Amino acid sequence: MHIDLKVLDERLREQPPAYATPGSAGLDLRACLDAPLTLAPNAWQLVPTGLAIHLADPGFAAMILPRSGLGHKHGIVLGNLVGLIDSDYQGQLMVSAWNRSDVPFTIEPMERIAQMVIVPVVQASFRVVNDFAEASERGSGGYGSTGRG
Ligand SMILES: O=c1ccn([C@H]2C[C@H](O)[C@@H](COP(=O)(O)OP(=O)(O)OP(=O)(O)O)O2)c(=O)[nH]1
Ligand SMILES: [Mg+2]
Repeated sequence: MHIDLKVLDERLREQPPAYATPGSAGLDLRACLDAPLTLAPNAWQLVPTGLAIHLADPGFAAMILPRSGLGHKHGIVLGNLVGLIDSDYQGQLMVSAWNRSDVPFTIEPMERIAQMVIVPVVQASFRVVNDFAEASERGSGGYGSTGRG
């Protein structure tokens, strides 16, 4: 699949977005900062990525996810937990970097801070009904109704 991409930060011309391995699902996003950014414990800040994409097709979206190493070892995750990029969004991709740890963390300029996955999307149309045609086995059971473990 081809996606139109604008490079908004010239530094990315030397480090264009690329899948790290042939099987990678995610494309790492870099922090296009002019200076190191220190996030205090529990602080979060919007970080520019220097990229804009236009998916154009409503059958696709992009999701921004934490990198597992940064998230697990350093507590650097996303202030919105997951970023969802609409197919009609044309602005700069932004990462809400949240330091959920109890020690400061410094993001270096051009460091890979998050990753983006392109995903298929179904835009449903809804038919309003008073009752569902069939009763399912689950019904309205949830929140652990099938037991724990
Ligand atoms: O981590 C993110 C999340 C969103 N976006 C951009 C792309 C997305 O298409 C747009 C709107 O995101 P969303 O719909 O999640 O936010 P909203 O609070 O509902 O804003 P809006 O009213 O503009 O839809 O913001 C990012 O760049 N990074
Ligand atoms: Mg929205």
